Amino acid sequence: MGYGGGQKVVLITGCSSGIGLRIAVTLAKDEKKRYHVIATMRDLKKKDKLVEAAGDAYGKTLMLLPLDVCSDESVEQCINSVKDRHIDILINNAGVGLLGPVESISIEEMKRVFETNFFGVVRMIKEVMPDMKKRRSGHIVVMSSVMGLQGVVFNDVYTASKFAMEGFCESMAVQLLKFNVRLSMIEPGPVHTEFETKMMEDVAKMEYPGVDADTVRYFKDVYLPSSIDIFEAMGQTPEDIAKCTKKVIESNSPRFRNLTNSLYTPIVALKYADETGGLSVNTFYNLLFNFGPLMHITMSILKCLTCSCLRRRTISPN
Ligand SMILES: NC(=O)C1=CN([C@@H]2O[C@H](COP(=O)(O)OP(=O)(O)OC[C@H]3O[C@@H](n4cnc5c(N)ncnc54)[C@H](OP(=O)(O)O)[C@@H]3O)[C@@H](O)[C@H]2O)C=CC1
Ligand SMILES: CC1=C(/C=C/C(C)=C/C=C/C(C)=C/C=O)C(C)(C)CCC1
Repeated sequence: MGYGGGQKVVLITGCSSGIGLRIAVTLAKDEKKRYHVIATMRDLKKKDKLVEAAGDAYGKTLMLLPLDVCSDESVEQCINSVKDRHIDILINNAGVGLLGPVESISIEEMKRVFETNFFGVVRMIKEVMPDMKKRRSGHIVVMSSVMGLQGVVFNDVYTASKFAMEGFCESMAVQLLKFNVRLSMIEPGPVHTEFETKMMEDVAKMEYPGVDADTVRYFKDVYLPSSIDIFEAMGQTPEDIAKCTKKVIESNSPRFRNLTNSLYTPIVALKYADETGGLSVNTFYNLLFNFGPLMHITMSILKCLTCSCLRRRTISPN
């Protein structure tokens, strides 16, 4: 372990807001002071919210470093400035969303999402993993999403970036286990953070060049209201996700996959219930286009479907 008092060194990406901020604060305020948290963000001018939330822990169990996961140089500099480059737990949280009809999204915008959500994680793991392998110890945690497991209409590119990351991690986990390095993915459903706000702001500015009128209508009048309903009915808080993440890193045998929201379990289960994929495609089609206006009721049915057996398969915050 890298710091005094047997503390574990935890480095977290994307701590200026949302889930990253809350994980940093939760770990820094651990009652037993088991963690030395290195909270990173690409622009330290955004540190105030984190510093305020950390309170007394700031400067004691929590310190700040600049880190842009899209820059090789920034990642290398950041890790080099950690004492002995020693990181026990790496939490890859930084990520960006992208919503809307594919026709209106440029390839450049799509690459930006992959650069952050996929290559950002790969860049971090490449920098930190060799030391963990040498030490035969370490835990890499990745903030994936339910959209890393199941595609969602009009989230095509974001979903693809999380699928890419899941594929990468699923492959890496096997090799890492041989070196006693653990890898875990956290797979939240909707969470109330700036992620949601930023996406809604982007949507408000959207002009839909090259998109036909029907698609624009399905996106604006069918998908968006349903998505807002789903955020309302299923949305978790960043605190929920931070508690789940703490449980995962404190487990003696940390799980590889960690869905955080039991309400989402039946949605993911559809995929495995029918290998042809027809069940999930048709169910999502019906949910959106036939029952969209009845989404409130649909959400209640989904709640009933989430039996206690399925609920046990998620990691609960409590
Ligand atoms: N909210 C949700 O519904 C869900 C979110 N997730 C995932 O959770 C993670 C955190 O998102 P959430 O807290 O909700 O959203 P926020 O938008 O609140 O936080 C995202 C964080 O990532 C940072 N970030 C973005 N690009 C970079 C970069 N290049 N380098 C370093 N940091 C960067 C942002 O920093 P800055 O302020 O500088 O932009 C911000 O701190 C993401 O990976 C997201 O995909 C998963 C499931 C659901
Ligand atoms: C509209 C719609 C859906 C939307 C799901 C949403 C909006 C999920 C959001 C998840 C997020 C924000 C993850 C971030 O990583 C379902 C449930 C698939 C059912 C079919 C109709």
